Amino acid sequence: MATGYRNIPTVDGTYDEDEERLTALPSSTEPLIGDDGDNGRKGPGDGERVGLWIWLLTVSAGISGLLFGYDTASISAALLHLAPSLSTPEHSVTTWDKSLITSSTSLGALIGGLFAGLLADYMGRKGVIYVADALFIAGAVWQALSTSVAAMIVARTVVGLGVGVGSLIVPLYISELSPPSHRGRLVIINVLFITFGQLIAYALGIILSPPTLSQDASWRYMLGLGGLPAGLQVVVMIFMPETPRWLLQHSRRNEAAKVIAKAYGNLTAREVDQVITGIEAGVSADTSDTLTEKFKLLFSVGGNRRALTISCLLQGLQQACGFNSLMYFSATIFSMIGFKNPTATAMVVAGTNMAATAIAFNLIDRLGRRRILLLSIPGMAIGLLLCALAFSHLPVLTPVTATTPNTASITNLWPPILIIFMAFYVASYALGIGAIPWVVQSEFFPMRVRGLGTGMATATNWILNFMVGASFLPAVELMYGGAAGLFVLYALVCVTGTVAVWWVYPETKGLRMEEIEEVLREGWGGVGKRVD
Ligand SMILES: O[C@H]1[C@H](O)[C@@H](O)[C@H](O)[C@@H](O)[C@H]1O
Repeated sequence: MATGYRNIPTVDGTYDEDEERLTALPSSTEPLIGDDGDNGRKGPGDGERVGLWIWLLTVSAGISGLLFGYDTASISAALLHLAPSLSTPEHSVTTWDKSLITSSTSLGALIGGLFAGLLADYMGRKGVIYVADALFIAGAVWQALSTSVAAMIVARTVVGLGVGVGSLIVPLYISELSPPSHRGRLVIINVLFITFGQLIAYALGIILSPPTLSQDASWRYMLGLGGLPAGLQVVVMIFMPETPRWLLQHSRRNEAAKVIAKAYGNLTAREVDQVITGIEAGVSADTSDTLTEKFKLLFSVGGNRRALTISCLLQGLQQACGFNSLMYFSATIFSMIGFKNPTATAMVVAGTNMAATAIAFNLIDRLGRRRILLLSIPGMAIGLLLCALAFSHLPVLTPVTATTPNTASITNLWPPILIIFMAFYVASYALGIGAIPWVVQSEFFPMRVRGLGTGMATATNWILNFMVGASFLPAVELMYGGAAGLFVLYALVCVTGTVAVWWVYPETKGLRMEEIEEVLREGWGGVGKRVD
């Protein structure tokens, strides 16, 4: 079947020779889903300009991203101060307690991410954003008032549920409302908010530390403050709409038309109708699929299976490359190698992450996801190997906590060199794999399996996030070569990831979500052979 796009694998599994893959230039005489059939012409909403309203909407939804970033990063500074408050005469807080307090958030996020997808299909995207906010607020208050390790673990799990729900629903919400030409950039705004939240968490970790506040007040404020943006989001979201795709799935065509007219800027009634027809082709009006039927659809239909494989691959790679070991432990690492102010030094990681995500925001819809990924992941491998080299010239790291910093002074050039190499690694990460998996998972799945598929991809992210977070300190201690050995292992993950992405990943720049389904129905869109 003709796909209407250059370089899409044909039925016999061959590809066009052209270097530029899936450039989104219609070339066949067969109209595409959602296209107006006028070949070579852009469809409605594909133009350069989108309404101001869509930016407002993205920023409103992005508050969840801010909370995701804040809540995952604020714990690293809070951990330095909470032990006296949570210890009792019978039980002093141990390193194991601290690990549990940290990783319970990732576990909560795993569960939240899994269920959010299903919930989003039943109660709508907007409703699920409120659920995330309720969890963020409850978790923040609970953390701030906790007086025992057990209470803290439960509170962190509640926050984690919010993080997981928010991490799935916001990219989905934004991508379902965005015109194709801006979808990548708008979803990246949410990632930009995540990295901004992480930067704020690091900064507040420094500002709210003693002597500014007592040790007890310090961590309670750091963690409790997470509730405020969630409250703000509840108010702002009242004025935001449900997504057209969900409205159409629930036979609410008029409302969907109004939302599209607003989100896409100046469209004529005919153009709105064209967009709606395109979306409807991908939306099953049948909302009666049971969970078992959804699972069956997800795994038995080739296109769905490919969407799931690629989304999980990218989400898994985003975490297995070890980035969050830096996000959660860079202060600890810098303290181990003798930096006087490890938390401030660690801001290099959070700052570079945010700055490079801003560059990704500018590049994604211009360069395309595939090309950026194939620059980002090999760049990370190089950065990790350079870091490993630097680690091998530093004293063997012993997992000390940031409360007991290494007092040895820096005697050679390797520590600052390490920071430069780390910044290179972090920039390569944030340019591509740090943001793109969130874009991909929210645009690859057909409507009927979108909730379940994005849920599984999000869960893959959080499982690996948990594994990396939980294994970092023991791995540094036990592995051959310590931190250097571990970074070589992360580099190997990146090399494997580069090959996998090159093999299976199609470019989807500028395609409508329904057109992406079309691409995946035909086969893998990378250079790999067609698989069924
Ligand atoms: O996209 C985000 C972002 O890259 C964050 O900096 C990182 O901590 C998260 O794990 C990731 O999902």
